[in-house]
Amino acid sequence: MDWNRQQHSTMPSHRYRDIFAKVPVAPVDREWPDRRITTAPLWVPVDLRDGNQALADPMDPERKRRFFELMVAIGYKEIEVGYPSASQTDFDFVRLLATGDLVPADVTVVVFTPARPELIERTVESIAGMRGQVVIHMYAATAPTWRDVVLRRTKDELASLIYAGAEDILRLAGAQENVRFQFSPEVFNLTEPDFVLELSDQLTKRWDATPERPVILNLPATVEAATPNVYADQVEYMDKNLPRRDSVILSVHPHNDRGTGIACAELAVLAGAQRVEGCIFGNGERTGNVDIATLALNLHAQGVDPMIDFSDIDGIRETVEYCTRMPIHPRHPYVGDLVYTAFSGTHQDAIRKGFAEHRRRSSSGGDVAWDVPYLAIDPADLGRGYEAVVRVNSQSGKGGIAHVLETTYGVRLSAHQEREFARHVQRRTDETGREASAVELKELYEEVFGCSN
Ligand SMILES: CC(=O)SCCNC(=O)CCNC(=O)[C@H](O)C(C)(C)COP(=O)(O)OP(=O)(O)OC[C@H]1O[C@@H](n2cnc3c(N)ncnc32)[C@H](O)[C@@H]1OP(=O)(O)O
Ligand SMILES: CC(C)C(=O)C(=O)O
Repeated sequence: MDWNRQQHSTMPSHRYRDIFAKVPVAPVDREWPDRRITTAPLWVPVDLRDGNQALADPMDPERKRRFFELMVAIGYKEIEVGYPSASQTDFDFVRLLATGDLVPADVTVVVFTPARPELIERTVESIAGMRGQVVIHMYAATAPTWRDVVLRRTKDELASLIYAGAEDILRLAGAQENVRFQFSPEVFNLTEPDFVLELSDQLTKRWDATPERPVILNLPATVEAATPNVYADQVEYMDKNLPRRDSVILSVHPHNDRGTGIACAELAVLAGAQRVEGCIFGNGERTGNVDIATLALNLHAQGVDPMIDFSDIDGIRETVEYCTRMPIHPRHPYVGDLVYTAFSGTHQDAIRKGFAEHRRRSSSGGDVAWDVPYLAIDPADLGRGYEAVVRVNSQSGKGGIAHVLETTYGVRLSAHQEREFARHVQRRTDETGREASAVELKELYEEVFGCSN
């Protein structure tokens, strides 16, 4: 039988080419597939710059400050604070950080600039008087389409523009011992790898990179363009071939156009990235920057210290939603309203039994390993309660219904009652087509069994 009779769809897919037709992907004797992540990379939130530039209403000074204070409070040690030459608001915010006492001594601030002399000058002006560590982050698009169409420069002309920018930065800020330098070849993932190596070689030479004063080379997947294994190969190629490798901090900056930003970042870390830029909960241009809260909590869920304190995830979420004026999706990993909730009967049954087993193992004291079915982590780690773990509708079963009555009201049903009551709940939720709240379950219980506990 010809089960797949459709020969082609009507989608105009022939207009697109895969990454291998666009840019050489250098062969690498890849080691990343066999590695494991055992420590957190340096997380660098770019919410106040890349996240901010993607908002319809950019953050006002009060929102920027609140977001910055949140990031400091939960443990970020390097924070991109803005694009000071973009707007007076951005400039003033950096001045506030430079002149006030909002930046703890162990926190580095990053300021972002294109390779344009007047904008570099304004950027350096913004950091005057900054006492702590500062990174001046210069970027220029290096991928062929951007070179040809946007910047209209040959490779050599573009390289000259970048070196001129690097020299401007060095001249204006190089003498300040607290200042380090960063370069991003924008759309790294679509740039010829050897061009990136050449730029990095020249920049680390000009900026006099040393292990004590390393240069950050940041490799953006500005627009995701391939499966994450390709990005990992591209990063590993850089890791293995960069000149002055011990004087370079290899950083990545994935976006999420294909929905694989998280995978790109994780594989990039396996491939040698030491630093990851992204936004908390994944705000950012188009489909967003990579979500560095999910990345950190993925490590937590594997037993690796994420180095960021998410123990009040709903407080963090409230601030992020306030500052970005954007809601978080109910299915968003770790933080969404529904991500620790089961409506379906067999999942509820498994969770109920898993909780009972967890209680049994915990009764002898101490921390026991978390192994509750369907719950990747203990919601209590993030400050969540257990009330929402089981919710009841027509997809639910006796185990879940009994769990809600027991945990909310201390009502324990016999095995026979569980079966009988589930039939009533099923009928009711089928009739209404809605979820039954704990209160409604209790009322129905009293109706059915004619008693109140
Ligand atoms: C991938 C990223 O996230 S990159 C960051 C993007 N973020 C932003 O753009 C937010 C802030 N930007 C701004 O406020 C403005 O764009 C400014 C102030 C920086 C510049 O504004 P304008 O001077 O009006 O220029 P405009 O925004 O049109 O930029 C285009 C010009 O910059 C040039 N350019 C773009 N990127 C770079 C770069 N990295 N280095 C040097 N020049 C650049 C373009 O070639 C173009 O030059 P042309 O006019 O000679 O063709
Ligand atoms: C220039 C870099 C850091 C960037 O924001 C991007 O490429 O998305």
